[in-house]
Amino acid sequence: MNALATGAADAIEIRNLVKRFGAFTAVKDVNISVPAGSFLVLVGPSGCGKSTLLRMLAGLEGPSEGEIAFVGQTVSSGAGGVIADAGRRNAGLVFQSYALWPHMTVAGNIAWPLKVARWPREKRDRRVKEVLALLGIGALAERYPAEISGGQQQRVAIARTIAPEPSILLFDEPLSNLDAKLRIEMRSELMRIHRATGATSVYVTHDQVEAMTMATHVAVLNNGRVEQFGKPIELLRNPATTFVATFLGTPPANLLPARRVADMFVFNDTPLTSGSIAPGHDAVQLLYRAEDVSVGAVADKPSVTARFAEAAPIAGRTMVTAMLGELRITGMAEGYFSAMPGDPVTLSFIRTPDAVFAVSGERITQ
Ligand SMILES: Nc1ncnc2c1ncn2[C@@H]1O[C@H](COP(=O)(O)OP(=O)(O)OP(=O)(O)O)[C@@H](O)[C@H]1O
Repeated sequence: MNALATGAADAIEIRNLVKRFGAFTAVKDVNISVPAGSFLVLVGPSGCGKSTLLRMLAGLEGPSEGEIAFVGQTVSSGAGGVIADAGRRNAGLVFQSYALWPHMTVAGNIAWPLKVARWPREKRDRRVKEVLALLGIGALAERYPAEISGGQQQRVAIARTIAPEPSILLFDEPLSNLDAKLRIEMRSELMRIHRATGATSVYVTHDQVEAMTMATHVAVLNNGRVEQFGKPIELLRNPATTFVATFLGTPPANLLPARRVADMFVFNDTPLTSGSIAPGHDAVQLLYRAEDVSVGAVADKPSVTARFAEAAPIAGRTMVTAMLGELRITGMAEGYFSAMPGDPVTLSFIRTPDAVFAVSGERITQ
């Protein structure tokens, strides 16, 4: 249900947000609203403005234009600057570096923000025990940061952030210092913590897998702009631009440039699909997912011959990548498949692509 339907304000509303650093605009007219309890992931390549946006949500940076409201209260605006500062917006921030106090025990680190907020001792002790248990680090309570591992330090940092019960949690690539196995474990942990606390969360990452597994809402950022905002499955099924189509999903979708010849769209001299799919366009980009491209000739399906590059077995099938000039095309082979680099590979396509985009990158088909 949206805010209008319930009459309640969204937990986070970002309106026409702009951030300039001198002549450079890092965040360009961003509009996002999410209801309470959402897990919003901001995802995009390095330098797209994710951290700048998160820092504005945290109150560490003021916007140049636009507004941020938490539950209907404006906390920052271009006109007013940072109206509620970082300490007064009921938001907790978790960074990639843990920044624990080295001279305090784990329990002492977690208790610290509660002390600052003048929680009475008994209530404080109870809450520290609670979050130690929630993060599964009760046994480490009396250790010092130097005596625990990186993964454990990150848990302590998260425990310290959630201890004061913020209604909004902000995460800036919190798992990027952990090894691959620990990252996957911590992903599930963070989702469990999100459910347990109910805090509206905003999570910055450049890792699209992290985005797709954790998010209730995703904003894909590119060059300071939101390319697309929505539920992960909507973005995956109906990407609005070629950027979103190729940024999300594993493996990335194939985009084939095609031009109109008579009543067909032709790719690399192969007529792939009917020209009626994009009336009025002479050149398009056709999106085929890896599962829509079969390795080997298939009766009645158009095909091209490419050069084998690599193969990866996945769940009893093989994901095969081949090169056609500079273009990488990924398809699926039944069972196990291998070849020598450069060997010819036939790739067959379904008759109707998953989506059609203009040369500019905007989606044409619905
Ligand atoms: N204080 C600043 N002064 C000038 N430019 C800045 C400042 N902070 C960020 N930028 C620029 O704004 C752009 C966005 O930076 P930001 O850190 O938000 O990107 P990001 O998407 O978080 O990247 P990464 O994933 O690499 O951390 C970059 O081009 C960066 O150089």
